Amino acid sequence: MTRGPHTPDEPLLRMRDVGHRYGEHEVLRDVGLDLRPGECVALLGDNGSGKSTLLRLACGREHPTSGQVRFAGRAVTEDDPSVRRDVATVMDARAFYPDLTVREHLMLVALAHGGGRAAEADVERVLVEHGLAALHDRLPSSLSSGQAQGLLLAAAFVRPHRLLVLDEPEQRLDAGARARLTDRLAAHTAAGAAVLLATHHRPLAEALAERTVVLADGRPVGADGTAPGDRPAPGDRPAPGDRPVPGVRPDADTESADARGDR
Ligand SMILES: Nc1ncnc2c1ncn2[C@@H]1O[C@H](COP(=O)(O)OP(=O)(O)OP(=O)(O)O)[C@@H](O)[C@H]1O
Repeated sequence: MTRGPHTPDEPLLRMRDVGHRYGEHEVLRDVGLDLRPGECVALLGDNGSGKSTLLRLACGREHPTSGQVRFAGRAVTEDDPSVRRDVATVMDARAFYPDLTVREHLMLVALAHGGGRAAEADVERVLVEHGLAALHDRLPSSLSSGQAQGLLLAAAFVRPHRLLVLDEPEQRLDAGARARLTDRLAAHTAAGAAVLLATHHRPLAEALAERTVVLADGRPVGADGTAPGDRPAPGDRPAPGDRPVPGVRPDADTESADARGDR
């Protein structure tokens, strides 16, 4: 197991020569990806091209059969505490407690991730930001699929994080909810969070991502530098952390992983 200090020179997330197989089926090959605080990288590609697998490797849900994944200066390993502490995810699982309301779900997540006394205010904020205020006392069984997706997204935003990993976050959202999500993600990267997302919605990638990586049969093809559109040049964007946003952990680049320990 490789562990080392997270130097400012090393990206928050670093994937090198990553490959993955399910049995004989090679689903990822030769993937390299760097992600720094305040950056957004979007994965595009056809069904089955390997996007979700790459996201699972990035957040330690699975481990590559070759190559290396590092987060905050240390190799991502089984149940890595830094990954669990600092990476918020919205992936495929849709599990809710049937007897907890929307607000109670968000309080549970905020408190479990150390939200403390700020938890209540944080929950009120994400309820509004994710269009859930009017649904705060509803049970999951009464939510539409888009509203349930909104709750999963709100739960990722309400907990402290340095990296957001989102698998097709736009799914089931209407145009208004997609616009709110785009705004929230832009605010989060401006506040210093990193975002890695897989999407079939190219406008979302173009609105947010510094870089897009296109996967085809598990290989990066045609990865480009900058997403098209009217996005400001990097020099014109606020430096990460210039705009504090509740929930975004300040970048801890200057604090070594060893110094932080496993808290
Ligand atoms: N647990 C698994 N066991 C075996 N094969 C798997 C497993 N998970 C994914 N695969 C296979 O790996 C390949 C990549 O799947 P993955 O879900 O990463 O693609 P994707 O790009 O996210 O697709 P989509 O756009 O449909 O979500 C597919 O061929 C899929 O069938």
